[in-house]
Amino acid sequence: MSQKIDWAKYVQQTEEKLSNISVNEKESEDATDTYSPAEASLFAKIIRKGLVDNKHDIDIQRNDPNSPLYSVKTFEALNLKPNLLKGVYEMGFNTPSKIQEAALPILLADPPQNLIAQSQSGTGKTAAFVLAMLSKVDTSKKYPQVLCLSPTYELAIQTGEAAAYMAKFCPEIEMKFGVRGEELPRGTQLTDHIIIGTPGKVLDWAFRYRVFDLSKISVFVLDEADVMIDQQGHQDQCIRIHKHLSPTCQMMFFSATYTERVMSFAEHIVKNPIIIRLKREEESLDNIAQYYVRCSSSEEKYAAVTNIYGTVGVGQAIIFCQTRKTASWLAGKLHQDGHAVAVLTGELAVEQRINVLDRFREGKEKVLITTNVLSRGIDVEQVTIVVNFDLPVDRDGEADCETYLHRIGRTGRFGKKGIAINLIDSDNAMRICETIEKHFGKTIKYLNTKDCDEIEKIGQ
Ligand SMILES: Nc1ncnc2c1ncn2[C@@H]1O[C@H](COP(=O)(O)OP(=O)(O)OP(=O)(O)O)[C@@H](O)[C@H]1O
Repeated sequence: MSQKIDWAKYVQQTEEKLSNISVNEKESEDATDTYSPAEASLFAKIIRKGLVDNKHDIDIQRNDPNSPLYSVKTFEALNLKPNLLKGVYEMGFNTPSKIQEAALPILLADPPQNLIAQSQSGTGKTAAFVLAMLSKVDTSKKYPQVLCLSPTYELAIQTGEAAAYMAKFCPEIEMKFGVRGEELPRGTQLTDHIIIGTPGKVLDWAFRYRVFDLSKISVFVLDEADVMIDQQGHQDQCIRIHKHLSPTCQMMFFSATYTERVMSFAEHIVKNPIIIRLKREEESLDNIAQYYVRCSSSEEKYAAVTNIYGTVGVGQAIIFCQTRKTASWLAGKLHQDGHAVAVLTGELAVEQRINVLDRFREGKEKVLITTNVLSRGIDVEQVTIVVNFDLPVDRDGEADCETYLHRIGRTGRFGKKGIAINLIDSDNAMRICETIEKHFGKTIKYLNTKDCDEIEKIGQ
């Protein structure tokens, strides 16, 4: 039986805690690295050329009414501004996905409706809220009206780039990145309509530099909303921002995952929300085949990675490590063995981080090794395999099912086929794997990476 929580007390306690927090605190984009004990997890994405071109599969999924990509309506039916519609088509989007079709009429409704939405990884949530953000701007007013928060620097940049692309034919809409490195002189008053950023920088701008007025924000978007309001995530900062918003501000919360506790907290802080929610068994996508591999040591895990890499004919790979140390170790070894690898962890300077990601997107590096800092939201279309070098665990060392889902969701984007491989090096890791399997009700099959034929089969 679930325990009843006194949310009013909970919020009050959070607010009391907030009075002791300095806005000068460490930037939040590092939080995934800093807060999560599962920082030490490995996320490997290995790209196999043969699996990349899967438009056909997308069409099949779209014809299936049970697919989250299924859509019957058109973007025209959403009554978007003509120049925005042009931008949508320019992005190559012909029909809205299921979440776009369901969320956009709610988000664009007059009077504004608050929304808490859940939809699987890679199903087009970003375009849904970005379109709503762009539609809601009143360009005759020269101040920030829309605020969109992301948990990491990379994700804020990715969302901003998607917004800029979509607003290609709306030059009157001005946007500003509120992320580390974007310095503003004291006394600046922002005239941009939209701020897309991370909570730490936005707090700094709102309270320390006062470059914009939070009470004038009329649309507030939380991407990866669950981690943003979870105690182990960015809750302190987000609640502080949320507290200063006008009561009439429209709230848009999006994520692929919400635990029960986080969902009831979201319902508590969002007034009269419309909720779009998935059943547990719908959370993980069927287009991502999941496997586990038994290994007895790090060295054996490394051998498994190279066997997969060699056999599946990998074009590119990203590897997610539990710790920065493991990431460096793995990168060094792969590098020694002649693989083109890149590493992205929270300790890099932000310009380096974005540079690494850009190079990977362009296919300049074969392997990208990272920590949980890249587990959410990052959209690299070509990724077809995710390898969890270690399974994600929470602070208590128990299975972190949400992080698992986000990690494997870096593959199988928008209906493409994907493969997730979990490297298991202990009985405890096996237990965690079984917990994850049970949680989502999806089989994680055994894979023998010493058997080349077997590995070859998974890529077919
Ligand atoms: N209607 C559409 N038609 C075609 N492609 C689309 C459409 N909507 C989104 N996409 C593409 O699908 C991909 C995944 O979308 P997006 O990144 O928004 O997923 P998401 O649901 O936010 O995933 P995550 O939970 O991982 O953040 C992107 O490359 C995006 O350009």
